[in-house]
Amino acid sequence: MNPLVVNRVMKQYGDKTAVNGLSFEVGAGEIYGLLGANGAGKTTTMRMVLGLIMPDGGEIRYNGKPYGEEQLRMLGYLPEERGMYPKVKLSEQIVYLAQLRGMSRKDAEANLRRWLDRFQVPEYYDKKVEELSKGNQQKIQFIAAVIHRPQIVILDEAFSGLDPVNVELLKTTVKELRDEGTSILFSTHRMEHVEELCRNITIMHKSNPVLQGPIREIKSRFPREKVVLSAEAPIQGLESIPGVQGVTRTEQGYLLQIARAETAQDILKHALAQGPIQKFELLEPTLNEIFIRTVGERHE
Ligand SMILES: Nc1ncnc2c1ncn2[C@@H]1O[C@H](COP(=O)(O)OP(=O)(O)OP(=O)(O)O)[C@@H](O)[C@H]1O
Repeated sequence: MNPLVVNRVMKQYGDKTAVNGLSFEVGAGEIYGLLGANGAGKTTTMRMVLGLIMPDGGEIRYNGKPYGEEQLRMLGYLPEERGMYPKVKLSEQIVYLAQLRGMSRKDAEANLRRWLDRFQVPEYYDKKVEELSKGNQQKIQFIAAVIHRPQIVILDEAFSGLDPVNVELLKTTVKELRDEGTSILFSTHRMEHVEELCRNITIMHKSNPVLQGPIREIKSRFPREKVVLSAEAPIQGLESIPGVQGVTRTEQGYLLQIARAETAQDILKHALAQGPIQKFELLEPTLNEIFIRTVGERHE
């Protein structure tokens, strides 16, 4: 049984449907991507999983049980809108939050010190939140989400506002939580992070789940329409190969847009007839392209 099971949940606000029959499961040691354009219903879904709002239909199960006090303790949340008290010492806030989720004061303090060491900012323990930069406040809020060792963690735009070094640091931390068996529900508009971190995803659009499954399998459903080609000498006449829709010169060689995968073989033959090839690859679509295509088509 998976730690988090969302089964056909619905949520209405008046006559507006925010989430319409969404189902997915997050396994132990899995990072699950919840994606969608603005207003698709992601935040509403996360709020239902957190027990902040109740679904109007369907159910959510935590280790097979419905939401209750025990489940509150199992959950950790990094909201997109950060909300810590600027004038209060961050250790006071975080230790308090950890206690609300069932941790003893002593354990919470020790855990917080460990996390601050881990993030190489032990001196923050006694600082007020307003004394930290925005990015560092974000790291602290991340600690607040995981300090009580929740089994299910919900991360909403976890890396926004962070510099590249801190993005790597938090990414590594998220992967470690996964490897320790945490179930992570991960929502973002940054598709490259999803490609790197998530095995399974749901793309929502206007309250409906429109694409679901393992990223590998989703990608295989979309045609490969790009060829990367490089050779020692310039290749003539690529534009005139039937099926080639566009040719772009890049630093490394050529990027060709094709309509059908078979055209790739014709490109290869054409190029080889002119000399040795250094690189030839039929690219699979990126998740970004899949997202734009899926959501974009439905917009129209
Ligand atoms: N409290 C509310 N009252 C009325 N409508 C709401 C409420 N919360 C959300 N909605 C509506 O429900 C729909 C889904 O909103 P939601 O915030 O879940 O989307 P989202 O996918 O998180 O979007 P974003 O990427 O912009 O954060 C939207 O049409 C939104 O206007």
